Amino acid sequence: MSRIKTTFDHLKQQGKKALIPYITAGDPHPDQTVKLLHAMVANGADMIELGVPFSDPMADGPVIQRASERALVHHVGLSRVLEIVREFRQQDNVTPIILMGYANPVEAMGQEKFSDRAKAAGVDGVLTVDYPPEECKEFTALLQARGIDPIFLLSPTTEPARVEVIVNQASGFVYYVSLKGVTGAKNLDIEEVAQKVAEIRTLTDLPVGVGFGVRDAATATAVAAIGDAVVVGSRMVQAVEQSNDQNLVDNVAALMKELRIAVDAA
Ligand SMILES: O=P(O)(O)OC[C@@H](O)[C@@H](O)c1c[nH]c2ccccc12
Repeated sequence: MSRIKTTFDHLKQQGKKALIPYITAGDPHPDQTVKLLHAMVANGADMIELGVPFSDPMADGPVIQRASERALVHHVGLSRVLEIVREFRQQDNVTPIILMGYANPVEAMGQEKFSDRAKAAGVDGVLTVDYPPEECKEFTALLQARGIDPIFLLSPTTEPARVEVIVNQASGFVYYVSLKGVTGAKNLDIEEVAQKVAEIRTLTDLPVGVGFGVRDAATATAVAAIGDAVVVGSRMVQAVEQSNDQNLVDNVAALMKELRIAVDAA
């Protein structure tokens, strides 16, 4: 069974929702990423969404764009990210890692080679923002043949008919993007999220993760009451950005703890 499914099943038995922090691999420096991943797990992360730095991250707002820039200064590309996952796996064989990235680096490596290397490194899920689900059936098949879950985004404007097509291709969970626009946006409408997630649940039994715009404890609690998982990206990356070498791990750990309490309060 996949680590993602095992994790969701486990949480369900405990009556808990999943907390999924996002950070960009290699930010602020590639030598710090594995340490940050373990610190997030030790302080309440159930799974981790790990971003592959990219020069033109069009789905990302300024905070996560800057994270990519910081990582690219150190030439952190897809191969290095996979090495980071492999290193993380030496001490954690339980926590799912979802790679989040853009199609370009995957294409450059080749879909099949990427799928093999991701599997070997210990990747559990892959979210490729700019592959339209309808056009990446082969890639989806390559991933699933290796037990890696393809994660797809559903947005407020995804029509039910298309939701159905997408969820039938997905495994692990589906990711509901609670806002139009880029990562790091504000003012999420809880009522709208609840309504849309309820609609998605009529079309699939997969767990529904919710992300975009969760930047404080109160929002995390509200979103955890609706979805099966809460994704927090820009707020995590902001904590990285505002830290120095001395307090980086402590600051990220403290934020993680606060979000864990908020999610468990749902
Ligand atoms: O930053 P936010 O608003 O907390 O949203 C999560 C998000 O950052 C993370 O899931 C993510 C980072 N880059 C993405 C690109 C597309 C979809 C999702 C993402």
